[in-house]
Amino acid sequence: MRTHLKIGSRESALAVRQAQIVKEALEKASPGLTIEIVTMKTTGDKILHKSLEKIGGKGLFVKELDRALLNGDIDLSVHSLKDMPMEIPKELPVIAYTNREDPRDALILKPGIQDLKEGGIIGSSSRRRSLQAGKLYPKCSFKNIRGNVQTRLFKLEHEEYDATILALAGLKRLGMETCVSRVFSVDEMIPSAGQGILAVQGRKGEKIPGIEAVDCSDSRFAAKAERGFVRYLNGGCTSPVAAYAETSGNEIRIRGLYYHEESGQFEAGMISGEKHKGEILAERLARSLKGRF
Ligand SMILES: NCc1[nH]cc(CCC(=O)O)c1CC(=O)O
Repeated sequence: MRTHLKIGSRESALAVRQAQIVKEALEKASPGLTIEIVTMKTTGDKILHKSLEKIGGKGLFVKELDRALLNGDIDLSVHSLKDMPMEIPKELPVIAYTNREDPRDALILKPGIQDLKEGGIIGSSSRRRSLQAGKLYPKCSFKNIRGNVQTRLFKLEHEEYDATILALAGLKRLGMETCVSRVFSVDEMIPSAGQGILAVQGRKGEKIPGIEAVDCSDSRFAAKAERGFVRYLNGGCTSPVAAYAETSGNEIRIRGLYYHEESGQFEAGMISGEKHKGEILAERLARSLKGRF
């Protein structure tokens, strides 16, 4: 059995913190194992002036790490599940889905501002967020904001934004949740598929000591259902779909949002049933929401 492993991570503070969470859990579960974190700049992190949709989508955040994993430079990689593309290479399976951090989105106001006023500008590059927040703040407008969590908070303070929306999970992991003014319920703002879950990717057939301690079966059920919903709607890169699944005992409850490109409208809905049938249920929900147009 290996006694030293390398975990690959993107360079952002959040990515490194997430890799540390997995490192600590593995080292705790497997005494004698030492883990080193290796950071890498991905194409998605380098190109900040263009929208993700224009430069090729989520794959740009994992490509370099996938290559490092394939050629043995690293042994594992840790990603936010929501940033992972729909197609994951067969040789590099997700071997663990972590216990989910708070999946909700949160509003952060510009320092010094107490309230979002009429005409306020909300920084968000996610159409999933701007569509749903548009219903909550119909008198506000939305302006793109890109970059990692710290960059966005810097831009919020220094550029022409009154507020921004970020995942609570990331802020909590960074110990920054005190900047939050409002947490949206999962009904007000259905999260992005996978939000709050970390995916640990490894090489096919390779055993990682202690990995069972990192894996959470309810996160796995949720991941399958949420990604099943997105896959059915083919919303992988550019379409503002949202999906959130909650398990309780043997049940799963799935919320989903379907965006109709032609009309610019969206429909949200919910379905529940046995958690082993999550993917089928998710597909049924997707089909029924699509059928409303
Ligand atoms: N796209 C960046 C990203 N990817 C995952 C998270 C949050 C952490 C998570 O979902 O586990 C964030 C930041 C954000 O959306 O605010």
